[in-house]
Amino acid sequence: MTERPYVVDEMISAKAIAARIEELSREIKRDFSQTDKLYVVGLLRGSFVFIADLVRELDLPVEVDFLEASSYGDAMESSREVRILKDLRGPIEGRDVLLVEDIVDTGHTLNHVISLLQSRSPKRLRTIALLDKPTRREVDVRADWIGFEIPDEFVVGYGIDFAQRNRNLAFIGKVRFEGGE
Ligand SMILES: O=P(O)(O)OC[C@H]1O[C@H](OP(=O)(O)OP(=O)(O)O)[C@H](O)[C@@H]1O
Ligand code: HPA
Ligand SMILES: [Mg+2]
Repeated sequence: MTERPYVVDEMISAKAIAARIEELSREIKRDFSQTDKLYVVGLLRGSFVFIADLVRELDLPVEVDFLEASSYGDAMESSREVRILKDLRGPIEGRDVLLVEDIVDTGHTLNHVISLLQSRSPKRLRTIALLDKPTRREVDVRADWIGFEIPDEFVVGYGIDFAQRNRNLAFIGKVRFEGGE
């Protein structure tokens, strides 16, 4: 594949992300204050940075597990086919579960994973997404907690990739092709 050159323009700073995670963590702690243990599920790969920062702000007993789903591959468009590449290690029946997602775009990934987890009868399933692009939605799904609503821009950084690159940026940026679209 020939790569078109692009630049990344900062959209949300590392500082703004950290401040928002502190706020969201306070709400989550309040909501799950009665839990004996919160089973925190990160959706790989995109959520690996977000979940790492989030769990360190959640001063609750937590267990961390991961599920890997993929629908974009190296493209900028969803294939609309969500593949589960790695399942959870443990059962979630009767447990308090928090699903952690990096971004909700068309909604296919979150919708698919919520159905999968609900079919396993958790006591309570809540979802958090750092970013939400509501104008792109193709299926009716919404996370219980959202960090930032963003416009229809392809974003990278803070765990999120374009063709597997830029996951290691500390901020969220938008992709801009040099010489225009
Ligand atoms: O709402 P949607 O249109 O389904 O898009 C959101 C999903 O797409 C990305 O995952 P991707 O398939 O790129 O896998 P990755 O997390 O490994 O990058 C992102 O991390 C979300 O999981
Ligand atoms: O804006 C995005 N960037 C990277 N991956 C994505 N997957 C869905 N939306 C996006
Ligand atoms: Mg991706």
